[in-house]
Amino acid sequence: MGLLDIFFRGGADNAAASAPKYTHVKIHPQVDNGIPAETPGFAGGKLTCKCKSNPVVVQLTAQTAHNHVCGCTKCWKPAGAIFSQVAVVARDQVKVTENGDKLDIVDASAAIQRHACRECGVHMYGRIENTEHPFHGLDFVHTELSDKTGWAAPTFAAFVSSIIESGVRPERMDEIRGRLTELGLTPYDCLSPPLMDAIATHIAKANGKLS
Ligand SMILES: N[C@@H](CCC(=O)N[C@@H](CSCO)C(=O)NCC(=O)O)C(=O)O
Ligand SMILES: [Zn+2]
Ligand SMILES: [Zn+2]
Repeated sequence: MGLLDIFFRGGADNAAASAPKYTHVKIHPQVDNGIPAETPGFAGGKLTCKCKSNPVVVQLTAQTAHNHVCGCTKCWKPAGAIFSQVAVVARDQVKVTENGDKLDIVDASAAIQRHACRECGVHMYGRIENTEHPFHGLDFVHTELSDKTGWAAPTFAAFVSSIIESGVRPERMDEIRGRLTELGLTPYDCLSPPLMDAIATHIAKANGKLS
């Protein structure tokens, strides 16, 4: 075997090693066929619920941040998806502009009060009213409810083990974490390290351990 053969064999092996292995595993419609790129300077848009008539409309006047797929049982997921996709935006950039009378709070005792359309069930925004909460001031939103592209792309997967609480079989977790990793959505069983650090810093400042 000549040097060229070894070179080309190596190339083939490398290609095989990087070929996606878990494309049959579905995570969420916004990521399953490739993650749409975000647009620099993107400044928001309208989120619309799924009602055919009189939909609830929420206007966001800023780009979102910390977009992620979330496996928790509380975040709204489109039919058939095992993860939600959820991001944050400053609460003063969120305005209900149409049919807000159709919104109900899903669970008033939760830290994130999710305002959902009572007809179609879609969560239009999740708000934290507790001023002591580390994420007070941020609303949780699902930008897939917009017909625009350019929103912040998801960058990690949160609360992955929690999908089991919704009935996903534990034996599937390796392939699901494999697919998330392939998509560049590093799987965590809580939030991402920067968000967990932000929570811990907030707590340490509140209890006087950090200034
Ligand atoms: N195992 C639980 C986890 C629920 C949970 O703690 N969810 C997180 C993330 S939601 C967006 O990323 C959270 O902060 N929840 C606060 C709240 O929902 O009020 C489960 O799956 O239910
Ligand atoms: Zn609706
Ligand atoms: Zn969640």
